[in-house]
Amino acid sequence: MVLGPDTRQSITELVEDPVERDLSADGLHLLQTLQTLRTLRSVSYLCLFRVFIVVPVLVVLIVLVAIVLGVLFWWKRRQNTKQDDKGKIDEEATLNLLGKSKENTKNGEVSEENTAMAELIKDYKEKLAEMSRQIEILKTQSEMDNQELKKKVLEKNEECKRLNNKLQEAKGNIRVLCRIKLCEENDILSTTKTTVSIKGTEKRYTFERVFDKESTQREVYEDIKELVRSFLDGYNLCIFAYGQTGSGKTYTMEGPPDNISEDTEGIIPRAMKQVFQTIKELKVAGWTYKLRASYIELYNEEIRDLTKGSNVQEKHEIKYPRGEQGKATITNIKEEEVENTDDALNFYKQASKSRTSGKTGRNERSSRSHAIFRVEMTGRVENVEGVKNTCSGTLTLVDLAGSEKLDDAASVTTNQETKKINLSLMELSKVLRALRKKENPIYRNSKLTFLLKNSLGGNSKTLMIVNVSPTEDCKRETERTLEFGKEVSKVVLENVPRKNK
Ligand SMILES: Nc1ncnc2c1ncn2[C@@H]1O[C@H](COP(=O)(O)OP(=O)(O)OP(=O)(O)O)[C@@H](O)[C@H]1O
Repeated sequence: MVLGPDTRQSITELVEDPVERDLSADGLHLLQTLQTLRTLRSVSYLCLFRVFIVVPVLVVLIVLVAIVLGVLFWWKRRQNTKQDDKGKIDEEATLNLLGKSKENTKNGEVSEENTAMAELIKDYKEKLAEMSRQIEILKTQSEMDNQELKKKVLEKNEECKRLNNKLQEAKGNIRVLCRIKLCEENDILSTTKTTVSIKGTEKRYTFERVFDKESTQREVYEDIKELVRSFLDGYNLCIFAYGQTGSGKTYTMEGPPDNISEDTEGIIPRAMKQVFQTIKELKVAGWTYKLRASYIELYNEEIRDLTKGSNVQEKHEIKYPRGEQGKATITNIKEEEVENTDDALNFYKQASKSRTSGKTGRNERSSRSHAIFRVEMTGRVENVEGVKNTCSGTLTLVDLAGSEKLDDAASVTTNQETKKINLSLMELSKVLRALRKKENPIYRNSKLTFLLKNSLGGNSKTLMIVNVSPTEDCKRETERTLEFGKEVSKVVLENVPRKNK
């Protein structure tokens, strides 16, 4: 009960005896004190509630909001940095392609050639996006509009082809990229987007693009997908992986030995997906393509058809229709028509099994053989006015043998077999050196160079990925591989690649 001052006064006035009055006044005073204490207690409960419950909850909420905002800010910055990096990589790659270093461009000014290349890339990408948009429209349009749209898509496609091929020609017909293997051990290499240096030495190697050890399969493929597109435009393409045993050639070309996923698959599955996706798109515009695949192995200077298993002993010869001109054919080779990505990859996987069934084990065997996966293409189209057009091309994807014994010691070894195995790589380097010096290379000295003749010179576009390992124990081979890559990247052919008719 709460007693007001008036109530207290009226109560004391009612008591007549002074002693009792004093006592009741004291009692009332005590009651008042009790009341004050009660009020204080509830106030302190309220304060405690605020200090121990409300304040911590508020603090936690503020911290959570700050974390969320921080994460959002970091993610946004990361996206921006990625875009900036991509821009920088493109710029650096462009400069490298043009044989220039950043330092050479005065005060950071971009030369006219660089601007032209950047515009070419931009133009091509815009046209490609426009073509894809029209294909999407075409897929949903009624028959009435089809002819008109089909014509537009065909025109855009021709424009894209022209621009893409101009772009690829500007990049050069022999391009070299470098990839560092993912390793946790001691790292002897330091890299930028376009250079590799060996730590503790002055040695620095420049390539069109360097993929550091953190690089993903997707990133590597992004850099070559436009080149793959020109295969359907009627060009011969050859992509090969070079490097010592265990440096990641098979990983780059095919993917890891087990559990290949969309993220880890290498160049071969990605190229097949891209080729058949593009075929599907161009079908809407009237193009039809026929593709035939083959898969062989060059082991000990002998050709083996991987589709026939490792026990079949058949003789295979490389033939050229007109002297040494035209498309190389191999006798007794099974070529299978492939109609979609699954067909092509099943064919590839099935044949790969023969490669891995060697009695010496996969690495030992694969390090001593070159695996060559070839896809031959013929395409035809009839435009709305009934005008026909055809094209043909070859896509050659090569996982080369390990390069670690490519030296003089190998040529004097008593092991005849090893000598033969290394011969092809030696000849490959000779051919590339001759091309660099603008001399006439001799292709016939090894089956590898003879078979790849059309992909190394003249009417072709070649991309080599030099694979290196960053560990101390591989230093010597890594250095040699980088030297080899440097030599090759200097190869400039006078012949501009021509489209096959
Ligand atoms: N970038 C990478 N990321 C993850 N694993 C890798 C990478 N590069 C190589 N590896 C792994 O390292 C091992 C050796 O690589 P790989 O078989 O590709 O070498 P190689 O150069 O083809 O050797 P060989 O000449 O003997 O065939 C494999 O287990 C492969 O999965």
